[in-house]
Amino acid sequence: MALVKLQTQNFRNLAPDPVGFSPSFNLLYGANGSGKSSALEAIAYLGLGRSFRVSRHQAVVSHGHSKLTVFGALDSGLSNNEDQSGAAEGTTGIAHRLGISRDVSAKETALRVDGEAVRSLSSLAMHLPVSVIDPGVFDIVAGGPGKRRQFLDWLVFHVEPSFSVMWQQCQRVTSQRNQTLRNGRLDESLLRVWDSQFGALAETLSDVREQVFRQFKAAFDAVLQELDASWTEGLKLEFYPGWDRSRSLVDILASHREQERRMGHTLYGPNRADIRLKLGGRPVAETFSRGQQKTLVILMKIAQGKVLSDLGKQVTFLLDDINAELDVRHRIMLAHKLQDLRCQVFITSIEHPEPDVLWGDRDAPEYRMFHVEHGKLTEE
Ligand SMILES: Nc1ncnc2c1ncn2[C@@H]1O[C@H](COP(=O)(O)OP(=O)(O)OP(=O)(O)O)[C@@H](O)[C@H]1O
Repeated sequence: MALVKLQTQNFRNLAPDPVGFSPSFNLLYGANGSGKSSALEAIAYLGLGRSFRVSRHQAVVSHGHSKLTVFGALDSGLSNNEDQSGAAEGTTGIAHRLGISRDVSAKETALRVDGEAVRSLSSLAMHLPVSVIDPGVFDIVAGGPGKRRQFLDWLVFHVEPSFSVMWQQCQRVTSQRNQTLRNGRLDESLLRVWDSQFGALAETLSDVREQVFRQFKAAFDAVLQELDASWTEGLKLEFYPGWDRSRSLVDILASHREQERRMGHTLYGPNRADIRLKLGGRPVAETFSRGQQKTLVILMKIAQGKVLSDLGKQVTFLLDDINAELDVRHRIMLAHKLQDLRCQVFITSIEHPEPDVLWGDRDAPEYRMFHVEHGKLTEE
C-alpha cells in the first residue's frame, strides 16, 4: 500500500493543508528549516507511532500546543504486474485510513484505522511499512547490536505481525526476571518459574526471527549478486539469536546464575540477538571504509524491501537528507533498486531535484515534486 494523502495538525511547523502523494516517487525540496524532514517525520509517525528523529513526543508537537494529529489515506499502491509508468492511473482508490493523535499533556494517544478506534500501534504499522534512510541509519553497521535487532525486528513484524505480541510478552517476563535477579536474597524457585516462561517464549520468538532472517539473507545475496561489487566478497551475515541454540536457554541461564545475579539483569536470550556482519572473521565495522559501510546498509535496506515486495507488500521508503551521505553513483543505484521494487519513495533535498541526475541513464518513473516552504508543500 502507499500513502496517497497526508494531513497533520500541530505537527512541528507543518501547515494543516492536506497533501496528495504519488504511490511511486515523491521529491521534496526546500531551504534549510523549511519543513522537509518534518513532512517525512509525520509520515513515519503514522507507520511507527513515533518520531524517527527524537524520542520525546513533546518535541514534535507544534510550539504552544499540546495535541497533534496525523491522518493518512492509503491506496492499494503499485502492484507487481503494473507498468510503473502508469502508476498514477494504477491506483485503485482509498484502501485504508489511518489516524493518530497524541495529547502530550494528558499523555494520551488515540489510534484509528478506517474510522474505528484501535488500541495497538501495530494495527497502524502493519498497513504502512515505513523504512527510514537518514544519516542515522548507518549506525546499523557501525553501532551496537540494538540497532541491528531493531532492523531485523521491523522486518519480522511486517512478515509476521503476531511477532509484536510475542515480543511484548518476552519484554515483560524479562523485566520481571531482572527484578527477581536484583532482589537482595535470590528467590530461586521464583526465578525458575520466570526461566521456564522466558525460555519457552524465547524459543518461539527466535524461530520466527531465524526464519525471517533466512528470507532476508536470500534477498540480500540476490541484491549483492546484481551489484557485482568485489569489496563484498567473503562478506558474511549471520543471525545470532542471543544464546547458543544447540543448548536450551533454560540450561544456559541456570549455569550462569551467579554471573546474572551480580550483573542484575538477563545476559542470554532474544534481548541479546544480533545480526553479525563479518569479513574474514572480523566485524565489518572494523574493516569496511565508512563509504562501504553506508553502501552495505543501503543494500540491507533494499533487501528488506525485496522480502516484503515478494510477499506483495509495498514499503514506503523515506530518504531524508542523504545527498551528503551518498555519492551520485550510489544515489542512482538506490533510486534504481527502489524503482525495481515498486516501493513508494519520498526523497528530500535542499537543491531542486534533477530527475535526469537521480535516475541516470534510465527514464524517470512516475513522480511528483513538491517545494517546501514554511511547512507548506506546494506541488510543481
Ligand atoms: N515543535 C515545533 N513546533 C514548531 N516548529 C518547529 C518545531 N520543531 C521544529 N520546528 C521548526 O520547524 C522547521 C522545520 O524543520 P525541519 O527539520 O523539518 O526542516 P528541514 O526542511 O528538514 O531542514 P534542513 O534542510 O535544515 O534539514 C524548523 O524551522 C524548525 O525550527
